[in-house]
Amino acid sequence: MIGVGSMGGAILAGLRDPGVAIARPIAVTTHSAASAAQFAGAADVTAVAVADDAEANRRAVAGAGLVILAVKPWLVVDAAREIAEALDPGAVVVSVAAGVPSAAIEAVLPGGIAVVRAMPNTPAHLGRGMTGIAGGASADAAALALVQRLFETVGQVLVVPESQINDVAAVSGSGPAYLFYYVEEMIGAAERRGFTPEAARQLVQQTVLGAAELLDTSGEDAAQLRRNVTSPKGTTEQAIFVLQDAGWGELFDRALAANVRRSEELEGNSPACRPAGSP
Ligand SMILES: NC(=O)C1=CN([C@@H]2O[C@H](COP(=O)(O)OP(=O)(O)OC[C@H]3O[C@@H](n4cnc5c(N)ncnc54)[C@H](O)[C@@H]3O)[C@@H](O)[C@H]2O)C=CC1
Ligand SMILES: O=C(O)[C@@H]1CCC=N1
Repeated sequence: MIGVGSMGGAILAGLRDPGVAIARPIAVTTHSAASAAQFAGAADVTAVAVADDAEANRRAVAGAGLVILAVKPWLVVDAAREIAEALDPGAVVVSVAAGVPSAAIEAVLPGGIAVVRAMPNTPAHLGRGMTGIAGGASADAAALALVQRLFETVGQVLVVPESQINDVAAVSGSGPAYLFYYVEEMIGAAERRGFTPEAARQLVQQTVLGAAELLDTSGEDAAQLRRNVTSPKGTTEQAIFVLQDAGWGELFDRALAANVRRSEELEGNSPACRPAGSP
């Protein structure tokens, strides 16, 4: 795994579960020595920082059947170019980057290397991830199946055409952030109704966790579970009316469209997409 930040770290945490049947140790690389140091002494992971060893990425992929590129989108093609000659001839390369087409990665790799795009999310950390995967032109069914098996070890997988991967990013890749934002805003609203921050947090978090568990285990869909809470002429109904009047459906359409637009901007690999100060 090249790059172990927020997303790579979540996938790695899921893969490190002893119940996951993969070859170990897992070779990972990081940018800084401090990031690599967190794995010092681990038996199941070998971590080397490119800051310490300029050859770290090339060394890490040598002999690997499966390589995950988990660096920022504007670094992915350079990372692929860097490891190109060190890859095993039959290697499968997975990119989790938003907005980087498989063709851009294939263009810098030797022929015969299969490229698969994956759009996971951070609950992979707990084995509860949702990942969309799409094979590039270079990926045959076996390569796609291998990547599917990989991400199934950290959650569920949906195979989509590459034309839909930006939409997967907008829905489930970024989705945890929308839910966390909802929690933040609900806590703020609860505080403004007079609860202490601690009480507001308890009320909101336990509600979200309990509701998610119901969604997972009750066998009922979200609309029915909502109806179960919403007594006709009761109190919930009044709040739902306010949310409907505010146009939640249309708001989500706009939010997802903005997310996809950003993926499309990243597809241009424009230097303008690189935040100031980032490598
Ligand atoms: N964070 C998320 O929820 C999701 C992120 N992604 C994708 O995952 C990728 C990584 O995103 P994050 O984990 O959020 O970013 P991040 O910045 O947390 O992690 C990237 C890591 O790559 C390391 N790195 C940078 N250059 C490197 C190099 N040359 N060699 C080895 N390691 C290097 C950095 O030190 C950093 O730890 C992005 O392409 C993003 O589009 C996809 C789905 C969800
Ligand atoms: O915000 C991002 O660019 C990444 C892609 C999907 C989730 N996080």
